[in-house]
Amino acid sequence: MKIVINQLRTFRTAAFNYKEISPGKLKRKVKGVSSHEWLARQNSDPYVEKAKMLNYRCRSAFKLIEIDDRFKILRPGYHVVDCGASPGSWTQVTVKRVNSDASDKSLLQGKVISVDRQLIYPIEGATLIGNADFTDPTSEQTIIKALNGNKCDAVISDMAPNATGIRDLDNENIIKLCYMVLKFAITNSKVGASVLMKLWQCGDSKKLELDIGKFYEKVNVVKPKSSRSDSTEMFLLGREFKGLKNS
Ligand SMILES: C[S@@+](CC[C@H](N)C(=O)[O-])C[C@H]1O[C@@H](n2cnc3c(N)ncnc32)[C@H](O)[C@@H]1O
Repeated sequence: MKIVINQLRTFRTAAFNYKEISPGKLKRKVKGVSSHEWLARQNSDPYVEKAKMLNYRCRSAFKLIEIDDRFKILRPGYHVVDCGASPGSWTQVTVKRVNSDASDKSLLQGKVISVDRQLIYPIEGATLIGNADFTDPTSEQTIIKALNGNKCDAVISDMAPNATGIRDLDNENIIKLCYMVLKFAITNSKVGASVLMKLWQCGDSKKLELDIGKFYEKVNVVKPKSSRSDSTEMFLLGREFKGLKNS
């Protein structure tokens, strides 16, 4: 128990000290991807086309679909918190998977609570908390209120801080977000639950993986096919939450 309290204390320090470091404070200029390159890549990307055809708000949907097809973290009846949900494709996928059949209310219905610091346009079947920064303690209270006394079966995060183009800085910012997600998940999940978070491969990703392993029986590093191969994006998935008493 003492170990758990110390671990939580560390998370709290990392989490509450969270401040995205502003690129404006740094003198170094960084070259980004040009809008031309971005457009060319979008136009030749089969997942962009497929997302349009299936009415997903963006191609990210396929990353969650691939991960869930493999690990089954979303099931009918589940309570799921989706962090960094805008524009909403993960929420669209999750709503479908936690509700056995939306037209038959007698069947198992889950609950999806989606948070983003941007606006999220309505998605039927989801509780949307837009214009809410996940790192703000009041957002956590709003999510807990929306959970209505229930604990989560899965906490999923595709959150990414605004990229500065300075790799070390971006990595530091996303790792801090991941620790906030982990802290939220371990304090608000049922035993047996999962946590999924996006990050960019960096020096600290191994430490985060080991920290997730202190609370979850199984940890996987996942790189879905739909995640661009030229990106360092990866996902850490913790399954079978041990519960705080057993960590
Ligand atoms: C890659 S997008 C998510 C895409 C989403 N999963 C989907 O499928 O539509 C990352 C999102 O994280 C959000 N985000 C980043 N930092 C955040 C924070 N501190 N609190 C809430 N949302 C945040 C951004 O506003 C952005 O909408």
